[in-house]
Amino acid sequence: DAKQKLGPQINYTITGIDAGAGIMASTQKALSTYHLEGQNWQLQTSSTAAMTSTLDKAIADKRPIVITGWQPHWMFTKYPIKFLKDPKNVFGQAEHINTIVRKGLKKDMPEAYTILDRFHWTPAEMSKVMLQVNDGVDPEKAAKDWIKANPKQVAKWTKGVKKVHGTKIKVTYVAWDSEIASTNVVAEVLRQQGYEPTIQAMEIQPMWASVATKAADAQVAAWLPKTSGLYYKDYQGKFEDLGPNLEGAKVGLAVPKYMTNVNSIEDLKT
Ligand SMILES: C[SH](C)CC(=O)O
Repeated sequence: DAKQKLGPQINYTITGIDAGAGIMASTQKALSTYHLEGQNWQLQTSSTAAMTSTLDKAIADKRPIVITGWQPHWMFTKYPIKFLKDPKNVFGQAEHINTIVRKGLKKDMPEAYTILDRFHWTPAEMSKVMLQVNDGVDPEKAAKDWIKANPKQVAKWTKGVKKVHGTKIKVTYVAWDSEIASTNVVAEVLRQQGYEPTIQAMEIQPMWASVATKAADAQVAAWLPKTSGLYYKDYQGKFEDLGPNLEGAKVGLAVPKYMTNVNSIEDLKT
């Protein structure tokens, strides 16, 4: 037929990221909710870096590809891609990213607690740091540069907060580009307040466990309500949720804009 079926062109494969990411669970759910499993659609796990380089190659050759996508992320600035409509609302509308701290942090480190509680920025501000890192700038330097360029924003987080002298603090994260940006910015602000921050990247489940067991003090990577929902429930009661540090995020399936006849997850079934 005129438009060759999409499935066979891409081996019925959706190019995903690290297995534990919430977006991967949501995509698995989408495969069954949209009855795509019947057509042996499958979700490939890899990593954010592998996914974006596979996307880069497909776009260079103007080949079809379906990826797990999310905003804020530089992929939407760098590549002409679009989210697929999700009429059955598997991925949810918008996501917010919350700051999660260990129980007792307020008592042990009131200054850090205040800064973490106030930490809040926009997708545009996060994307500035993400793009610098994507252009090869060291994440710590990209964070320093952003802080230097945004003193008013940072003052909102630190106003009236006493400096400390070398208190150690540990922030864990998953090496998604968004969290590399936010974790380095938070760590740098804490450093400028006199803390000695350690940041440690790991998979999503160990990150949630690290705060719940008090091995770490905080994480600013809780994509909610959907993508981290399962971990939030698993560790309920073993952390303190300080609310969103970013709003207006979004997760879903995305394709290059040149795939003009693929605009909804329903269209994958053609
Ligand atoms: C890949 S998104 C940054 C977060 C998530 O899917 O858990």
